[in-house]
This record gives sequence, structure tokens and C-alpha cells, in this order.
Amino acid sequence: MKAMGSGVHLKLSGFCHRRTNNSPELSCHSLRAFTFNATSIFHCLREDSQRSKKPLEIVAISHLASAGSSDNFTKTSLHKPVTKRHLNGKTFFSTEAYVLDGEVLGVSSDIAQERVGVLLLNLGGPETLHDVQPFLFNLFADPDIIRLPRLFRFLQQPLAQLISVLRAPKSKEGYAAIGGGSPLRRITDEQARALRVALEEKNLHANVYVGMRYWHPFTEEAIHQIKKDNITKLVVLPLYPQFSISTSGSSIRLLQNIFRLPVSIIESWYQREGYIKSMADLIEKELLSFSEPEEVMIFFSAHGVPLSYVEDAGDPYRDQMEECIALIMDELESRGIPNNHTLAYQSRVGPVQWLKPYTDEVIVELGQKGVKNLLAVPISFVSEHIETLEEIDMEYKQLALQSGIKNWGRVPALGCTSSFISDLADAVIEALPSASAMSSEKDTCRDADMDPVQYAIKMFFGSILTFILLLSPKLFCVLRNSL
Ligand SMILES: C=CC1=C(C)c2cc3[nH]c(cc4nc(cc5[nH]c(cc1n2)c(C)c5CCC(=O)O)C(CCC(=O)O)=C4C)c(C)c3C=C
Ligand SMILES: [Fe+2]
Repeated sequence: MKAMGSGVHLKLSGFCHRRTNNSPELSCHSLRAFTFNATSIFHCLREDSQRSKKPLEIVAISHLASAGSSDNFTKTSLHKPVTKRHLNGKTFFSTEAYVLDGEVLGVSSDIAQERVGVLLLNLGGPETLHDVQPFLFNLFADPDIIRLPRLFRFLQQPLAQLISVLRAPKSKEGYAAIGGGSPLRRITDEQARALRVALEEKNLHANVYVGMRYWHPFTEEAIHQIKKDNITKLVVLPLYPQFSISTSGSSIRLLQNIFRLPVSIIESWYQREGYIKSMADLIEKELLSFSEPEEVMIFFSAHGVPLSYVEDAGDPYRDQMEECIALIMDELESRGIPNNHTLAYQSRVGPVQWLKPYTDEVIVELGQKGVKNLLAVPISFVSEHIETLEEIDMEYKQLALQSGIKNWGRVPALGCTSSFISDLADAVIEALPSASAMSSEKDTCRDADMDPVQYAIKMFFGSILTFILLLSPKLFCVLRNSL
């Protein structure tokens, strides 16, 4: 066991908790912001112990940036390795430290051997106008976007083909208006780089990958790279603050079908202090651009989802959105900013009912009620994209001005705001300990990879059925007008 400590290099950004014989309480020994050689940590602690003549028992080395108090840390008996502990509700990832009468016999560390990866999940967007229709096909072929009853699942792909073709002209206009493509890949790549640097500054070396759901680089490509890089511990971070079946849920389901690796998934993070404060900073700053900041209505506009997701399928999206906005408003109030605010949902597609109230309708109502100053805050997404740059900045702004609103402002998306990226890095570090094996061992399996005969049969019958459905002129009109 002695040999274990000597060659192990640890990179820790946490605390080493030590127990002294004379003191019933644990003291926290901060070991932050250094790259340690395991031997040197213990050498240092041993010296400390000899100086204070207090025998030392190392009970845990955490990998968290914040330790909190150590009141309810349970006693660890001598000789026993410390693996995972709970301290005031927080999970600590620790090395295994072997101690006898204050003498460190050795240490083995999972962290030392791990190759840590962070996978950022995002929606993806067409990079050129040619990409628009195939991008839309991928989106509508997702059973978490168009939720068909099991019996009709075979219609998914032909329906996606049809809807994507019908929707493409309108989408193309939007993408053309913002320069001919989505900026999402560029911004997400920048966020990935910024996150890697922030993690490095917090002494966690990690590779950061980007996996998009509907366009390049696809999640499957990212996973291929993760496997190639021999990543042994992965934190999955969807870049959607609030969870929805249609966004994070869809990407996570895809991941679960693809691979098995110790993975920790951060399903939502809308309530994190760093995120809330970063949003409040942006709003506070933008309010100052109005001549009468206290008169401004703060208008949160979230991407909508069909109402049935929330009411029938149990999507927590609306609840999380409302809680998130309450937290942001509390933060603003604590800064002496008690402005009025409201929430509405944008970007509905198709003939079904979506979450209400709808952004366009609320803008008109606010204008009618005499609101003169409006600050739009995009809330469901952390980078600029078609729905901020085109829908909000162009369509809704024009509608607002036509509806009697005199002064219009818009809060930018968080992008690479440093307080936000730093908070994401903390979220990753905190999630690392809970990486556990994912449930499925399946290899990549997209529909397109299935048996070609089975695929052709499915497409053939599906297309015929879709065609028959469309022979009903009424149905065709409803679809065309609503897409
Ligand atoms: C939290 C964010 C999002 C939710 C929830 C969401 C649900 C959802 N979206 C569609 C249909 C479309 N979305 C489109 C683009 C798009 N959607 C989001 C985010 C959420 N979608 C983003 C960030 C983007 C833009 C990506 C980019 O190009 O920059 C599109 C394509 C654009 C368009 O034609 O309007 C469609 C279509 C549904 C049906 C849905 C829930 C079921
Ligand atoms: Fe969307």
C-alpha cells in the first residue's frame, strides 16, 4: 500500500479534511488552486501534524470548490479507505487515503487515473440555406418533437419529410435575414473553449465536446471522439437552463441509446446562483439604456412547447421557467430594481395549442394597455440564434412599435459572459462525483442505420399513408397555414 502514494499525481481543487486526535471536530485544510503531487500533499500535512504534535488522519479529499461546514461528517475508522461521503448534503469525491496513527501509508486516487470529459449538448442549426430543409427533417423526425402514438410511429419519417419541405421556405427566410445560417455552432464552440479554460483555472483538466441534436457536429460524432480520446468520466451538460422533454430530454434519450460510460448528467441548472446573477447583471445593464429605467416592463420571452407536453406528458418546463423568472426577479429586487415583469412563450409551430400566453399576443395587449417601454429578455437559451436575432429583434420589435410601445430594448444572450461560464464550470465540478454508469450498452443506432430492407418498407408504407392523409384538402390547408 505504501507505494500507492508515491507516484500518483493529483490535480485537486478542493479541500482535504483532516481529523486530529485532540479535536473531535474536523478541520478543513484548504488545498485549493494548486496542482499537487499526492506525496507532497501528505508530506505537507505530516509536517503540519508534527509541528502541532497532533496525529493526523486524513479522511477525505474533496474535489469540490466549496466545502461548507463539516459538522455531520461521519467518523472514518483507521485503515479504511475513504471513497464517497456526504457533507451537508453535498457529495464529495475523494481519493482513497490509508492512514495509520497519523502516518499516511498511501493514497490512491480515482481522479488521478480519470480522463475527464464534458459534453455540451445543444440543438444545432443550419449553417447554410441548403442545410435548412435537412435540418428541419432531423428536427421533425425526432419522436420527442413530434410525439406520435406508438401505433403511428412508422409515420414519423415520412411526416418529417413532408413538414420539413412545407416549413423550409419560411425558415429559410428567417435564416437569410440573419446572414444565411445559424450562429449556434460558432457560439457553442466558443462556449466550449471558454468552459475548458474556466475548468483549467479551477484545476480540473477536461476535454470539452459539443454534441448537437439536429445538425453538425452531431451528438454521435462527439461520442465517437469521446471514445477515441479514452474519456473515463463524462459530465453531460445540456445548454438549456430549463429541462424540457423536447430539448434536454431528447438529447439525453439519444445518449442513453448510444453508449455506456460513467456519466453525470446535469439535467437543468436554471436555479443556480451564478446563472441567476449573470442574467440579473445583463438585465440591470440593459435597463440603464432606457431614459426612465424604473418605467420599463421586463418582458421574458421563452421558447414555447406544445401544451400537451406539460399537461399530459409531465414536462417540468413551464414550472422551471416560472421558478427561474421568480428567482431572477428576486435577485433584481434585492438590488433595488422592482420593475414590473411578464412572461410569454414564442416560436410556436403547427396546428396544436402551445404554452400560453403567446409572445405576439402579449406584446399587442401591453401596447393597448399603454406600456411605453419594453425590455425583451430571451430566457430559454444561452446563445443568440434565429429566434433572438430574427423573431425577437425583427418581428416582435416591429410588432411592439406598431402596438404603441415607444422604447424597445433586448437583453443579449449570455454567450461567453465570464460569470456564467465560471458558474457552468462549478456545475461541472460539482457533478463529477456522481458520474455513474449509464443504463444501456447499445451501440449507435439511428433509424438510418437500421436494416435497409426494414427501413425501405417502413418508408414506403409510411409515405403511402401520409399521401392518403394529405388527399384530404382540409388537412393539407391546416398543415400549410400553421407551419
Ligand atoms: C428551450 C428551447 C427550445 C425548445 C423548448 C424548443 C422546442 C421546440 N422547437 C420546435 C421547432 C423548431 N425549433 C426551431 C429552432 C430552434 N429551437 C430552439 C430551441 C427550442 N426549441 C432553438 C434555439 C432554435 C434555433 C436554432 C438555430 O438555428 O439557431 C426550428 C427551426 C427554425 C424555425 O423554422 O423556426 C423549429 C421548426 C418544436 C416543434 C418544439 C417543441 C416540440
Ligand atoms: Fe425550437
